[in-house]
Amino acid sequence: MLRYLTAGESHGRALIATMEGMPAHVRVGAAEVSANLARRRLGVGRGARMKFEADEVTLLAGFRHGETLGSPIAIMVGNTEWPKWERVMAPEEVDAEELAALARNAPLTRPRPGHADLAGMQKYDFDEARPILERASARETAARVALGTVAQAFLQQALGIEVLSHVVELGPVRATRGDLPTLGDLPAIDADPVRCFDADASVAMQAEVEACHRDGDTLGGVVEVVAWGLPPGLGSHTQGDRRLDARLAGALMGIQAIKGVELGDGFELARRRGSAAHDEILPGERGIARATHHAGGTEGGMSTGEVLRVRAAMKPIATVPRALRTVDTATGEPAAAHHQRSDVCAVPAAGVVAEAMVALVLAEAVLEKFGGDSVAETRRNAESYLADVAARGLRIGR
Ligand SMILES: Cc1cc2nc3c(=O)[nH]c(=O)nc-3n(C[C@H](O)[C@H](O)[C@H](O)COP(=O)(O)O)c2cc1C
Ligand SMILES: C=C(O[C@@H]1CC(C(=O)O)=C[C@@H](OP(=O)(O)O)[C@H]1O)C(=O)O
Repeated sequence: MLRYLTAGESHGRALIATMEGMPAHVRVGAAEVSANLARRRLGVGRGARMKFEADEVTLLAGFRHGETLGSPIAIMVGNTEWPKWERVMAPEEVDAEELAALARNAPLTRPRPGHADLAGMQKYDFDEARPILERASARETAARVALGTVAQAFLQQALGIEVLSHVVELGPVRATRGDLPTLGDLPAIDADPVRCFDADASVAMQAEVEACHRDGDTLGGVVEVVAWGLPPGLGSHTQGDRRLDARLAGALMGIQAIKGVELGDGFELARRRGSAAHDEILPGERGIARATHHAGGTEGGMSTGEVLRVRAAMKPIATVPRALRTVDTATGEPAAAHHQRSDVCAVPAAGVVAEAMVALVLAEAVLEKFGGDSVAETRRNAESYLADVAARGLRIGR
């Protein structure tokens, strides 16, 4: 069983990510984790914080000589801005007078519509939003991307599975390019200012971010995660919570600001007739093939062996510079929601986080199906299963 947790506040000393159940001999190190974290900072529309702050990666446990040990993993992502926040976020008690004199510690009593501020103050018995937003913040996704890097390395080394993401919609602009990107396209996607695979759409998306910035507004969008090389049979039809599609949806919905998830053609399938919605099964030259790819790589809650395609919709950033109406909870009077510098659009970054979440779900499903305490054992078990599927005349192949 693969289990993981994160801890840490947005302006705290560090984020911590722990994971248990990752097999031994996954070749991955701090350099790969740092490189993936750098990808999470990409994209136009990110706030100033992404430029002046750095993610300091320390592999605390579970690694030796560039490989995982099979023991619990602990990764620390240090916050280089900590010295500025040391008093505001100090774990120990701080003198009330000192705190009151700190501008950074001004009570946040004008909760932002669309953020966790108000519901969190109600639920956790706080009179201001700082203790809530510190953990609600998507800074936490750095810890998940750190773990996702290990999961991605495992999937690639054990089964040759490759997981990548790109932005397919940003505000009203849609990418129309029909072909799916492969891992070879990832450098170009990451080099694009909005992480879009469609060059024409990218130009329009960038213009939309700039216009939004000028207008003091924020933007959302849709990211797509693509996974190549899945074997058939990950997940199961036998219980709702074992379905791979349900687990992917839950993991993606667990990302801050994600409000919709669709597998394959998703909502569009509901508007079609069955004859135009399903992927007909045909004899291919090397095995069983599909005429189309509407399902997105799962049927009956199991991977089909076709490419996995899952989309996540991100709402616009809640901290709108042209501040939205709220109530000052200290006075009960109408007010403008509090605003500090913030992202205008974080859809390109959300794609990198979505990639990590999909990799974690797939790694868990692979270990459930094939087991293995080492990468080689997982690989052997998967190869034996695939050989058996082929021997029964059920191999996937075009
Ligand atoms: C990568 C990423 C960056 C984000 N940056 C911001 C931001 O700068 N300002 C903001 O208000 N919300 C930002 N969000 C969204 C909030 O974290 C999110 O809306 C908030 O936690 C409330 O959760 P909910 O939107 O799921 O209800 C970001 C989300 C992601 C995934
Ligand atoms: C720090 C990150 O994103 C933050 C996510 C976030 C939010 O509300 O989600 C708000 C902003 O931070 P602040 O709390 O300083 O306004 C973003 O910069 C990060 O992604 O590393």
